[in-house]
Amino acid sequence: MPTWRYLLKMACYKPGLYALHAVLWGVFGLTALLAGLLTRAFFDTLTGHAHLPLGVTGLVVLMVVLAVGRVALWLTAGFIEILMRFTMSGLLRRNLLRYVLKRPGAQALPYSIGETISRFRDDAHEAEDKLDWSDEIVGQGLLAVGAFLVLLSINSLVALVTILPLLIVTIIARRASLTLGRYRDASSQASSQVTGAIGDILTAVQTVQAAGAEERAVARFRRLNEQRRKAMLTDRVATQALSAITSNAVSVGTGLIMLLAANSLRESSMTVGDFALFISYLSFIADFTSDLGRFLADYKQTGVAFARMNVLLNGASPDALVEATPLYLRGSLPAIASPVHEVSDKLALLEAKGLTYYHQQSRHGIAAIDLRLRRGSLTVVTGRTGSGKTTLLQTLLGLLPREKGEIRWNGKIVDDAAAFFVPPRIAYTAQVPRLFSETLKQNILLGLQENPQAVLAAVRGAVMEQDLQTLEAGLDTPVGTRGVKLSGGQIQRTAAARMLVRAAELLVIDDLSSALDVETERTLWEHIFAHEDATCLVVTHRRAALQRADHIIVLNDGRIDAEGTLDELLLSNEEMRRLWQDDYGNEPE
Ligand SMILES: Nc1ncnc2c1ncn2[C@@H]1O[C@H](COP(=O)(O)OP(=O)(O)OP(=O)(O)O)[C@@H](O)[C@H]1O
Repeated sequence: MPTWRYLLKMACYKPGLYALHAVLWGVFGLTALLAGLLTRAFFDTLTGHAHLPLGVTGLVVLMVVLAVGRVALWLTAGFIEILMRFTMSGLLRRNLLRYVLKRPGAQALPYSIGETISRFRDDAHEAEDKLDWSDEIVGQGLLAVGAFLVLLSINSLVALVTILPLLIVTIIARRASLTLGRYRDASSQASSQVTGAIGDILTAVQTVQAAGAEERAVARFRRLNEQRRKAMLTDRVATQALSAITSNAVSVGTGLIMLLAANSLRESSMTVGDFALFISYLSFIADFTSDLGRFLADYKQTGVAFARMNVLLNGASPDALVEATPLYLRGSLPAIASPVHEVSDKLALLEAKGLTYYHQQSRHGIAAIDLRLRRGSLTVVTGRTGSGKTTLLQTLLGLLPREKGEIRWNGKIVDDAAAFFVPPRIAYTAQVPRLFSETLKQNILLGLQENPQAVLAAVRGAVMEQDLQTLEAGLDTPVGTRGVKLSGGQIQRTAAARMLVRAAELLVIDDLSSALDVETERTLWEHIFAHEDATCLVVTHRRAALQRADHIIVLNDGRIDAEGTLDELLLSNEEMRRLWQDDYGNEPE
């Protein structure tokens, strides 16, 4: 989609605001032209070339009134401009966030976290900037043409000769715009790499320390900073050089006016007022030409910014970026509806046939997996590391986009698994749970309406009661960034409580065992299966769960190697026997 269409669609989001912005700045420009005419009248009255009824005093009063009016107009237009800028970049950022949240959750973002933030911040700002300029440049252009026509009517020769340097500069600026765009692109890339590196280093301080890689991390950071310094310097020098050429063109123009006007002044074909008007309008026209040059140079860059933001839309049409969406900038936000249990949500049977997904980078994954989960059953998925257990859960839940396969909930086909498999139908605990830097309770509720009894029941279910006593403020203890104040086991049990509080029809659990001791995990399973209706799909290698399982699926290299009960599999399947003996042999039965 061409850049102008993005800008047009942004303007159409709030056409009234955009039009008001255009009118206010247009009128502001017009007052600059009026000021020029008043200056001309002032000097002509002083030199006796004009005889206005207002007189010099009247003109001075008028100029003061105009100046005050301009200040008021500038403040009003500035306020509207800020409002419009926030609204327009807010629209882009909201749509970006919507699509980032819509993408299959287990698929990595196309940029690092730091770079993604830079797309949200810098690219949305770039687009906002260009929209702000788009109407101003048109208004400025119309007024500049008007100003030029006035100058032509006074003295066409002087007008044409003085405008010449500006035209030459405009052509140079147009030519330079491609090169400037390249420099700007390089400096923006270099900045986002630095932001990305800061994000990476800050989120992996422990890893960097443990690997003794501080020096190398700092050296890489220095290298990226040096690249950024060079790119920024080139960009700034080129931009400033162009701006110097443009502003000097005004001085050259003024010099030409002085040379040419001297004769006309002597011959009285030009008045001192005309001369003052020429000087005033010339800078007005020059401002327009230099702004136009910058606008054209930046326009290319804005296209690059839109293209980069598009990458975050995960294949959605480019229109999605500028789609009209409510922003709620004023007043309270709409209430978030709590999930409601519908009769159709009640699980009787969940079936999946032929589930297939291969990770893009490695081409590893799962193929042709069939599942049947009945109400009240425990299904365990097991297999050696890398056999595809996590990929299977994520593909079923729509966190990865399945390439083939069909899913049915109570016989009805599920098209959009990601939208369908949410509470109260399912609740999921990932292998590596994520906590936010909020209190323990907020991490468990994650936006759900508070129900103290349900929270306590979930905490008990997740075997966390004892832990609460050791935390300084119990459930109200802030857990720190990503839960750093909790142990690995506490983080996993918090995630389990988060799942349990949602009272979902189906619990999907990916390997809770890595940070839980055998006894704690055994108690956790007992709590979960105390509800006879509990339906669970669990990835685990723990005997406590395998022995309770109604059905076990053994995965090998992304395919089902065998399935059945533990006894059947121990008799018939070599892989199960190997896993049971080799991997689980150290645990108490
Ligand atoms: N994001 C990814 N990109 C590319 N390949 C991946 C990705 N995630 C997993 N894989 C590959 O897909 C295969 C299955 O991985 P998966 O995480 O599903 O295995 P798993 O059985 O859950 O392993 P574990 O028991 O170690 O958790 C592995 O070969 C793995 O290397």
